[in-house]
Parts: sequence; C-alpha cells; structure tokens
Amino acid sequence: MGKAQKKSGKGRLDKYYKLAKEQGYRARSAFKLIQLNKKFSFLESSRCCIDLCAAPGGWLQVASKFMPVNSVIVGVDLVPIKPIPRVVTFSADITTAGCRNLLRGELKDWNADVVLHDGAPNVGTAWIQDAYGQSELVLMSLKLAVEFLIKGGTFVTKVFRSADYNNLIWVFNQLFGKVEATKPPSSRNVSAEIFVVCRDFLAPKYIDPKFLDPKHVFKDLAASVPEVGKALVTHNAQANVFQPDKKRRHRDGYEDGNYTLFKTMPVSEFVKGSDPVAILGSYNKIAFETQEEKEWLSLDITTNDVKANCEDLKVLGKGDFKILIRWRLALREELGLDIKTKSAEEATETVEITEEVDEDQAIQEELERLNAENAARRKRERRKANEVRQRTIQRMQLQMTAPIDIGLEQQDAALVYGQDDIFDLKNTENGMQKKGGMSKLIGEDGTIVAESDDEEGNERLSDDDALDEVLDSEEEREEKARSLEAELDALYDDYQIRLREKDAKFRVKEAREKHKSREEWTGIQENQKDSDDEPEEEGGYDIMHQHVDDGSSSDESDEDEAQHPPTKRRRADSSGRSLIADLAEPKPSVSQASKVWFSQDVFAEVNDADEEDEEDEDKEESDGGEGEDESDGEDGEINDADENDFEIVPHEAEEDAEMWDVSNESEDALKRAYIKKYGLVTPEALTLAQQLVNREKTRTQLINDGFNRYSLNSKDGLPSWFLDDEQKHYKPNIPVTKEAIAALRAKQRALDARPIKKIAEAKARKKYKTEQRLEKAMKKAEGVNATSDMTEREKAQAIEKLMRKGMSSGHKKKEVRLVVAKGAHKGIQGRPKGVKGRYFMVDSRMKKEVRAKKRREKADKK
Ligand SMILES: C[S@@+](CC[C@H](N)C(=O)[O-])C[C@H]1O[C@@H](n2cnc3c(N)ncnc32)[C@H](O)[C@@H]1O
Repeated sequence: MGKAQKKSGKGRLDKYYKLAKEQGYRARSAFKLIQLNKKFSFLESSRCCIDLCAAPGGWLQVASKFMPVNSVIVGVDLVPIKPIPRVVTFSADITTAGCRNLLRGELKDWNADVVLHDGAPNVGTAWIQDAYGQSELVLMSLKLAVEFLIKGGTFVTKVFRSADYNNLIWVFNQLFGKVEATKPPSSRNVSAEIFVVCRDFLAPKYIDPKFLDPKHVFKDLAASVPEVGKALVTHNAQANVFQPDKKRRHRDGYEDGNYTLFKTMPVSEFVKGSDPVAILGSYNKIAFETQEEKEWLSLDITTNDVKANCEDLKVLGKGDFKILIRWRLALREELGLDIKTKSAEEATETVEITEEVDEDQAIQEELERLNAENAARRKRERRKANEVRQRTIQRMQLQMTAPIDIGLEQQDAALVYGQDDIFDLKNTENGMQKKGGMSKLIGEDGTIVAESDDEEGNERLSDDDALDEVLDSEEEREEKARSLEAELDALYDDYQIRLREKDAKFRVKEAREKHKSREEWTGIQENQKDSDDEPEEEGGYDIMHQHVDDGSSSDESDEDEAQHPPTKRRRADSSGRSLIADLAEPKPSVSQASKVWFSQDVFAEVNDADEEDEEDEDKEESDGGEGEDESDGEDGEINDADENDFEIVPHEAEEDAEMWDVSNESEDALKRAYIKKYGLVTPEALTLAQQLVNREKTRTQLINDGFNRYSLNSKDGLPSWFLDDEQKHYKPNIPVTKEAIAALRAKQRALDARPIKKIAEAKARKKYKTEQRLEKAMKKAEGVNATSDMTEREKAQAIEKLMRKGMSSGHKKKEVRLVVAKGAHKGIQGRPKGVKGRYFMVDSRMKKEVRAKKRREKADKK
C-alpha cells in the first residue's frame, strides 16, 4: 500500500521519467543537469568534471554528452555505476579520505572545471537512518570541490531548504564569486531540493577549516538535535494526525537535525508522553522494543488492529488514530498513570471533550437558530406594520382616509385592523371593541368620539354589550357608513380640487369635459309624448328634458335640492334658461347615448346627408310643411342648436363626475374637435368610415353596435374615484383594419414631408418679392421699349440691365475692409482712425500668408 501511494503520490512516472527513458538516460535527474547547464552553460567550456554521488549515472551521461570530446569525467558513488563511455567511475564514500585519494590518483595534478554534487542521504537500504544529513553531505562535497576545482571553476550542488540552508549559502559566498540558487523545472515541486550553482571559484590560498566543518557551519544544529522529539509537537503534526490525507508541503525542509525520512518512536514515549497526537502525526512507526513494551503486546487491550496500526502510522486514517488513542488511554489506566497525569493528558481529553463540546455546540446552534427565526419573524411583523403605516400615510396624503381610519390605524394594537377595508366598519369597530382599549368611535354626526372604558366607571363591557352599545341598530350603522362614505367623497373632491389647482393639464381636461354633453340612456320618456303643449321643453332629447325637470318640481329634483347647496341650484337654474332658448326646435326623441355616439364627427358627413333628409321630413311634419328654403334656413339653426346642446348646455360638475364614461367622452369630444379640424385621424374612425363607404355596415348596425356593455352600465352609487380609476380600461375596443392604419400612416408621412411653416413662409415671401421686382422691371422695360430716342441695341442693353436688376435680390454684398495691424494701427483697440464701414484687423503675417495661399492656388490652377 505504501509503495503504491509513494509512486502515485510523487508522480514518479511523469514526463521527465518518460523522456529519460526515451533518450536513454539512466535517471530522470539527468534533466535537472541539462536544465541547469542550459541556464548557466558550464559544461561546454569544461575539460574536467567530477560528479560526486553519481549513481546511477544520469548526470555523468549528460556531462559526457555536453562536454567537449576528450574531456575527463569522473564519477563517484557509494554504489557502483555501470560503465559509461569516456567516463571513469569508482565506488567510494565522498566523506572519506579514501575517496579523496582515489580522486587525486585519478586526476593526478589536474584540476576540475566543474564539480557536481547531487547526493542525498542514502535511505535506500531498509530505511536505515543515514549518518550524515544532507547539509553535511553538501559540506563534504564542497570540501572536495575546493580541493579539486580550478580557479574560476563551477560547483553545482543540491541542498534542501532547511534552517542551515542560509549557513551553506554564506559559506559558498565566501568561496565563489557568483552563487545562485535555482530550481530546474524537472525538479518536482513537492521536493524540497534546490540547486545552488556556485561559479567563479576564488581559489583562496588559505581556506579556514571552519568553513568546511559541520560543527562550525551548522553551529545551532547540534543544540537542536536532542530537541527533535519536542520540536515535533507542532500544530501541523496534530493536523496531520486527524487529516492524514491532506498533504502538507515541507516548505521549511526537514526538521532540524533529523534528515531521515523514516522515524520510529518507542511505544513507551507514546503512552507515557504528554502529546500523543503530535507523535502520531510525526512518526512512521511506534516500536515495541524494551521488555516492558513487549509485555504490553500481550495485553488484551492490545488488539491486532492496534499492533498493525503501530507498524505504519503514515497510512492510518482518522479511525485508526482513534483506536490508538483509546488504546493508549486504556493502557494508561492499566498502568495507573491516568490518575496522576490526568491533567497532563490534554490532548487525549481533548478528544472526549470535543464530543461533549459537540453536544453543547449543537444545543447552542439550535438556540441560535431559534433566535434567528424569532428575529426574522419579528422583522417580518415590523415590516408589515411599517407597510400598513406607510399605506395609511399615503392615503392621508391623498386625502383618501378619513380621520377615523387614521385613528384606528394609529393604534399599534389595532394594526391588524388597519388593513381592513375602510368601509368595513363593523369589523373595525368589533375589532376595536374586542381589544378593549381606547375606543375611537364615530359619533352620530360622523365626528370622532374618543372614549375609554376606564373612564366609564372602569367597567369592561363584554364583546356583545360593547357591540350593542356601539351599533344600536342597523339604521344607525348604515347612517354611519353613509356619513363615512360622504366624508370620503368630500375628501376625494378636495383632492380633485387640489389637483386642479396644481395641474394645468387637468384644468384643461376638465374644461373640455364641461363643454360637452354627457347623458345617460334613460329611455324615451312617457311624458314627452303627452306634453304637446310644451314642445319646447319636452319634445327634445332626454338631456333637455332632464334639465327642464331640474327647473320643475319632480321628486328627483326635490331630492337634489335637498342635497345640493343653493349655489349649485342657481347654476342649474341658469342652465335651464339657456336650455329653453336652445330648445326652440323640437326633435325626435332618440336616446341620449346614441346621440352622443353619433355626435362624433366620424359620422358627421354621413349623418349630415341622412339627417338633412330626416330633419327636413321632421320639420315638414312638425311645422306643417314649410318651404324648402325656409326649412334649410332652420336646418342651419337646428344644427347650431345641436352644437349648442353640446357646447353650451351647462352641466353640474357633480353630474359629470358621476358619469361612467367620463374619460371616454372626454376623449370623444377631443377626437370630434380634432376630426373636425383635420379629418379622420383615428384608425377606429377610419375603419368605421370605410365600413360605411364599402357598405359593409349600415347605419343601423352602427347604432346597434353603440349599445354595448359599456354604454348601459349603472353607475349609481359608485364613487367618483372608482369611476376615475375604471375609466382607463373600461371602454369598447373597436377593431381596426390594416388599410385604416396604412392610410393614416401615409397621411402622417405627407404631413411630416411638409416644410416647416417659417421656411415655407420665407420662401413664399422671397418668391413674392421677386415677382414684384420682375413686374416692376417689366413695366420699366415696356417704357424703354416704347421710347424712340434709343436705338434697338441701346434698348436691348437697357432692358437687359433692368431685367438683371429685377432678377437680383437687390441686396449688395457689403465690403469688408482689411486693416493691417502695423504702424499707427499696431496694438490699437477699437476702430482704427480713418476707417469707415466694416473692417477686419489683420496682421502682416496673416496678410502675407493669405497672399501666399492665393499664389499657391493660382499656381495649382495653372
Ligand atoms: C539522487 S542520487 C544521484 C543521482 C545522479 N545524479 C544521477 O543523475 O544518476 C544520490 C546518490 O547519492 C549517493 N550517496 C549518498 N551518500 C553518499 C556518500 N556519502 N558518498 C557517495 N555517494 C553517496 C547515493 O548512493 C545515490 O546514488
């Protein structure tokens, strides 16, 4: 298992591995030297190279390849190296004098240009801890290098980043001119190795032996060696125990003083030590070596799992570590250590405590969750209350809320009722009563009567009693509701007035509305037929009838009198008078709604033709067959009267407001006026006209279409604000044809193509003046032609001159005089002396430039 992990973990079979295989290198490390050489180019110029720790010989192969032919290449390693052409190899320990002697024997008095060192503590045989650390090995290789290197030579060595890295670099810097640390791309990122290329060997005559003595170079190291065990107690170690799968990079290199990769810890230290977690995270194996420890192996608690786990800590999972920790606890109890050192075993207890903490934490989390939920609910409620308050304020601003409602809503306890419909008086009052607090009730006159239960003898009424007290009878309730609605209507009217005051557009719209007649379909009045003696008052449209009624003493008018203030009545009276004047000519009784419908100018032309005949006939009937001319004349009057019916018959604003199709009619009136001026301008009107012209529809059909669901709806009792709101969409939708839209568009295009009025006027003025001048010139020419003093030639010349003058606009181009700003004119402000008319100040330079420009232009032309 360990092997497989190692292989895949290191990514052993990476691209350099494959490349090395392909290119015949014995080790993938060959590419490290290739890349270093590529960067620093030390092999090509070398004639002698020593490779320390060279097995299996990858670097030697590279050196052999890149160094000049006939170069001397020597390789040394603990293990024998298979022969490589042109390379001398032997086995030796580079830390020994024997190795040095061998090298000297091989090289004789030669010095090396390059010394390579890629050594690492040998851990290849049964995980034996190497006697030398990497840094010591580097120092030993340096010792050989300084002995064999030529002055200016290069030493390439591998070092591991650790605490003594800087010490090594310091030593290198003492002996070499250039020292550079680099990590070639082929060196694995997970590896802590780094390559130092020391160039330009200084070759000092005397080298202080301390530079090459590990005891001196790594002075602090010795002190740190015994501390290894303690140093292992790190946070990382603990993290490693509980997160074994998480790979941690050794950025700090190997721990100080211990460069072995496989570490074993005696089990007694694990059991008796104070930080078992750190041990589990740092060591590879827990060993049972002493007699006492071996006895523990035979204990019942020491299961096979425990034994197996102790063999290789690096492959354990979280569960396995827990087994070991529990076993340790059990063993400690067995040994009687727990009682004494309970306090010291923080780490072990941490595990147990952690579980308790987990439970507490769960409770805590649950509490927090509940708190959060509560807070969210409270927030929601607050937001809801705020919304209600906001709505109330808005309604107050629109004057749509009666004070009573505000009073109700302002009581925070009654927020629930604040959202109720303002007409839901019963609910509101019930709700308020149920609350039993301060009750704001409506008095009989509609005013607010605030009462407190406490004030009434501190007797809290039962719900039913309270309700009875508030609402004595159905009548009273209705009365209150009515008064509330009346108040609301009054407030809405106030709102409309304010709007009118503020908004000019609204005033215009309202003025237009006032000038049109809008009456509801009331059917043919029976008394119209019976009132032959009063044809002027009753023989016309219903509208007229009603207005006449206003002046009479019908029941409705009585009611109106009772309800409307005297000023309004006076207006009605005055309207009545004008109405009587308009009703000079009796008309057939047709519905007012259809009158309104056909009053649209869409039907104007169509109606004119029809109505002429009809009205003529009517007149003949009513007037006993008057002459045609006379009837024509009266027809005109009648038309005027018709128009007047719409134009001057005043209506009370209240009546208008209560009309259902207020805006429809307003729009209709606008359209009528517009169509009158510009023709058929809406697609609906064009469509209807088309249908009439093409005889797709008859007049009767159109009349029938006029009676739709929008025309006969009752608006009784509906508040004006509701009608105002509904009018936007509650209107008939007349389908339009493509042709109508196309015709309108063409018309619009033609309109758009017209010139702007001012331009057209200017052009016309110009044309007119030219014509005038020409006319004048012609007259003069005629005079010239008539004279006998002049020859024909002179006449022709004079006429030509006159005509030329007549054709020209007569405006002479005013000359602008150029004044050069030099001499007396230099630096002056204002008009130069002796210059009259228009002038332009120039400097000489400018004048020269203008002249030069002219010259150039002239030359160009040539
Ligand atoms: C990473 S390998 C070198 C690979 C080599 N550069 C190549 O390209 O094939 C490290 C070598 O250092 C050698 N080594 C370790 N300690 C040594 C020592 N004290 N003396 C000689 N060789 C040593 C090992 O035997 C091992 O073969």
